[in-house]
Amino acid sequence: MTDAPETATPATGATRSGFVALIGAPNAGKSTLVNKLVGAKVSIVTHKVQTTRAIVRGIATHDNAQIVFIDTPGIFKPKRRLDTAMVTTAWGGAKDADLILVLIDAERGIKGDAAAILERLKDVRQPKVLILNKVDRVNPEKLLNLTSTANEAVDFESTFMVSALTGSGCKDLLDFLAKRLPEGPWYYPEDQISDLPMRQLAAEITREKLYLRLHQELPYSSHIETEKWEELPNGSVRIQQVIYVERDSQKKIVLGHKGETIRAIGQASRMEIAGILEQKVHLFLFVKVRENWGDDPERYREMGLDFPH
Ligand SMILES: Nc1nc2c(ncn2[C@@H]2O[C@H](COP(=O)(O)OP(=O)(O)OP(=O)(O)O)[C@@H](O)[C@H]2O)c(=O)[nH]1
Repeated sequence: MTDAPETATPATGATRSGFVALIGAPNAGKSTLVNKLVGAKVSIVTHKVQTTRAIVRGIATHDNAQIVFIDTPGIFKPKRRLDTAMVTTAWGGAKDADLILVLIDAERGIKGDAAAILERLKDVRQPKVLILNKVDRVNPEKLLNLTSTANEAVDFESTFMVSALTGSGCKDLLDFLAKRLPEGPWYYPEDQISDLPMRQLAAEITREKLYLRLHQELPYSSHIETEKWEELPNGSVRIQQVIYVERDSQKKIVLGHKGETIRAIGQASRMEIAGILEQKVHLFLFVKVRENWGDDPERYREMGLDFPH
């Protein structure tokens, strides 16, 4: 399934390393793929689009290579200021990479945002690899058609067909990347899987639970910050987070009847954070109204985005 170029096998002991960016339309499966390749949950995944706001790195060590994944926000046509910041960040992430993986949702095919991405990639000079994802949902004939359409549009050096969900094709992709990256020292210690600070990852996890729970009711007008992180003498950790919403009506939705909704969100988030930390977690969630946070430069900095003027 691959047509990997000939790469010199490194001498015994030589290490390889590099940055690999994932670019794709919202919901193409970028976060799912990074998590699968890294073997742990480093980037939050939901069925809703535009889940990934800032760049999250996952680090995989495979053979003698360290592969640093740059997971970007989905690329789409920006409508609001936050959209513009996310899309700019995504393309910025691609420019810093040694190699770009272009993810296409094979079930959706090449249209809309995916077609626009291929068009824009023509001007990007980094080597590009096509990844057709969600092959568990598509017949082989459609995959071949997509492969040829995409390769006519952009000069891809290889094509992989994977299912980020089942893991099918992922080992081939890792093998390829491990050989493809340049020789060089590793960037991170061997056991590190992400450079996302734990406070931020914990906020992302709560955001995921909020989205999963509230579906359409609270589109993208919420933002979560971890305000306090206190290691307690008994080995547990006390975490305080604030969910910022734009309107009082949204605050009521997040709280739910007698606080039921926020309790459920808190419980799901606490369990997941505790699983990652392997530590007992006390999670305290607060909801605050902060009008127009979407226009506040400070919020963008916290999310690792540049503020678009
Ligand atoms: N059937 C199937 N579903 C998948 C596969 N990969 C991802 N998904 C699903 O597709 C949805 C979107 O996945 P994400 O990983 O959040 O997509 P993303 O590209 O990171 O999305 P954004 O953060 O919005 O840019 C989730 O419901 C995943 O479970 C796959 O290989 N097969």
